[in-house]
Amino acid sequence: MTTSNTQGPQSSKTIGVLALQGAFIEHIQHLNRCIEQNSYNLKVIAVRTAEELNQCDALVIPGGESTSMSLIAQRTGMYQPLYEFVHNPSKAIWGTCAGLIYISKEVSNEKDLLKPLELLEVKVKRNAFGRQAQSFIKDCDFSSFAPGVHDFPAVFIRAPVIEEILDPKHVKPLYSLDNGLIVAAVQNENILATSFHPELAEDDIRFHDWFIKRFVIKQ
Ligand SMILES: NC(=O)CC[C@H](N)C(=O)O
Repeated sequence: MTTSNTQGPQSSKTIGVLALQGAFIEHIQHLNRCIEQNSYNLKVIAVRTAEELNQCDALVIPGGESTSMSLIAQRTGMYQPLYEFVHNPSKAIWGTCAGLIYISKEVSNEKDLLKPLELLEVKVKRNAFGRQAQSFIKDCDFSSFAPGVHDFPAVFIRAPVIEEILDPKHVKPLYSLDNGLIVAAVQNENILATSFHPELAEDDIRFHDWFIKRFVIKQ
């Protein structure tokens, strides 16, 4: 998998993208474009093993199918290394769609065979908008929390929503749709969760660049 490592002022950090299942390639491509365009001193690697995970300062868990992701993690012996990694407060964690489900504490439906990482103090509902045919793209203004990220094409594919915030002291909603459904949240200063797929926004890397600045290099 391609990686980038360009020189820059801050110490070199590594962003891992969990590559067990789902849209991990698109995340790697978006992150590498951010690095190249901004000369960040960062590297991006695909993560399939504990050794690769141990190289990372941050981990993006992509969209896909959370049950499949969970089963593959268990069958490859990655559940425990992932559990310990994401629960380390020095690491930056971002779960998108299935990744949001996978890091959540509670799942309210379709939870057979799913063993989440129990990090994000929320209850999520899977497939909250219905089936594939109900998937949609919505132009969203995220500039209230991500400076400059307005008119962003947010892609929702069989997306989950956050039904309940279990620990309001540490989990803050970042964005709700017009119907009040929470589709983005942050926990403490190091955990981001989005129901939508910024990695599928063609040619728009602003959300990934905000993730890098806010959670990885902490500019
Ligand atoms: N685009 C996605 O990641 C879909 C998530 C999937 N519906 C799940 O429940 O895991």
